[in-house]
Amino acid sequence: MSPLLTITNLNKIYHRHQPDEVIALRDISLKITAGEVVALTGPSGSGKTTLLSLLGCMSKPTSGSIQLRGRLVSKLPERFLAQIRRTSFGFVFQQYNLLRDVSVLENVMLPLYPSNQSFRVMKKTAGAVLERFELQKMMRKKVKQLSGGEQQRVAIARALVANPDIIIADEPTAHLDSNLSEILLGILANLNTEGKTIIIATHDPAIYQSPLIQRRVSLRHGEIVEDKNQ
Ligand SMILES: Nc1ncnc2c1ncn2[C@@H]1O[C@H](COP(=O)(O)OP(=O)(O)OP(=O)(O)O)[C@@H](O)[C@H]1O
Repeated sequence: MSPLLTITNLNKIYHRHQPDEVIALRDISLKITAGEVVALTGPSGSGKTTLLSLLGCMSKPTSGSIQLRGRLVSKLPERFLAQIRRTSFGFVFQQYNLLRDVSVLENVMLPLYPSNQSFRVMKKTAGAVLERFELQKMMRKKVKQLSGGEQQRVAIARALVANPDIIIADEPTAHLDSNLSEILLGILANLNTEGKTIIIATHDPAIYQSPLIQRRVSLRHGEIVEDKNQ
């Protein structure tokens, strides 16, 4: 099967040629196939978030290439990248990145706005996703009124509302207790059964040792030190 995402000889340097230059990723090559569930692990500062942001077309490499479904995306201008992010990726961040003073429903509708659908259709789509995560009763509440676990579910609902093929999650269990982590793993497992590709950066053994994870890529100092199926 041809790879969904291919990165080749990727380097990422922050503050290049400045005294505080950081080489965050060194010569990374990786192929991810559609339907895979991959955990990116490694100590703090090893480059996990940087790699996720490159895989998710959120930033550009200093050198090297990124291909999505065979299309070279690493050199595309931002307006094309924004469209690719909207249509192909769902992002779940550690800090949720939700609008705290805005309702749950509006937060989840947000990724649909650029699609130019009518408000009624967007509301229906968002409502269906909220129902799936048992959040329909709180859809009028402001995000700041919810617990951490509820906010995490809203963040996942928002990541999925535009039906992306690829889910990118950065430390998704950082603020969850073990019970909620289990629920999250169940949600991710269901999504994978539907064919979604999932890439998760995590320190959490409950995630990277779970049967959901098919492959573990370990980073140290910006390099891949291990890449194994499990
Ligand atoms: N925007 C930035 N500007 C400068 N340096 C950065 C930036 N983002 C990350 N870095 C540096 O790049 C290196 C890799 O950081 P990254 O956040 O990718 O690691 P990580 O493995 O995700 O860490 P953590 O587990 O703590 O989130 C670190 O040395 C970090 O300080």
